Amino acid sequence: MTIDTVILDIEGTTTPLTFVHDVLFPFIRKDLNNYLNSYYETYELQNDIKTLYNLYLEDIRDAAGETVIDIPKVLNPEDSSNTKQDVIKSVAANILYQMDRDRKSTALKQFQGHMWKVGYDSTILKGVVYDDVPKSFARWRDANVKMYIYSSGSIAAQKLLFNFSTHGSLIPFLSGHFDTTIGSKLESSSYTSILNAINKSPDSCLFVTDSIFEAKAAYKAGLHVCLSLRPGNNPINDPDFSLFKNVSSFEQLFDKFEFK
Ligand SMILES: CSCCC(=O)C(=O)COP(=O)(O)O
Ligand SMILES: [Mg+2]
Repeated sequence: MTIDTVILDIEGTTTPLTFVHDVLFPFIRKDLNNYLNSYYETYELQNDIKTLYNLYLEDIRDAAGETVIDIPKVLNPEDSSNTKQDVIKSVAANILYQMDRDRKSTALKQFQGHMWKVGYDSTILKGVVYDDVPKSFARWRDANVKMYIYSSGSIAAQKLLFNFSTHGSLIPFLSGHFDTTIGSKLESSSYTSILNAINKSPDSCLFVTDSIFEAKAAYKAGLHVCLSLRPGNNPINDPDFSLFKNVSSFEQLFDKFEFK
């Protein structure tokens, strides 16, 4: 069956790993304390802190019984005995702990997206996409192929990256965005939920990702899958590597798959 829908990962697929690890993540680390202090009273940050606090409670519940629980404690922002500075200190330590492990928790990703907004709004940040991305978006649009994003980055963060991209706003090309609120990218049920949300059958959809684990999950859900082997991506050493087609540029997708 021909493909009429593409679902794209961001990091390592539309966007270099270096942009995420050398620009976006350092932006958070550098300005974290300042941001937490400046925006502490906002509804958005209070909500992010509550979400991080709830994740911390889940983490310690899941870790119960293990000898070492080294996850930095997030103080309850709703407990009036915790001062603003104590809560901020605890939140900063927890965020850095998660970032050190490149954890893809929804709570962390939601927070990062809100903080990056400040960087994009002030034009310090510009979303980097590979040169072949806007060209391929235009080809797919002209062929009536729908494009969606599925990334661990929050939907807000995805929209910022594509709206303020180095190639101008790419948002008009995109029919929708999915993040981990629909489920982990490692679970095949998440891909089924996306297909249900966009009312598509798996055999008409192509998922492109740099992660062999995500590739396997999407494949299990019945989607066509292609591995993105961008220069600088982490090497894939997995016995199932040969199950999948691979590309180093989106332009190669047009030779390897049949779009409608
Ligand atoms: C706008 S996404 C920023 C990058 C990020 O935080 C991330 O986790 C990307 O993960 P992906 O699923 O796109 O590989
Ligand atoms: Mg990726």
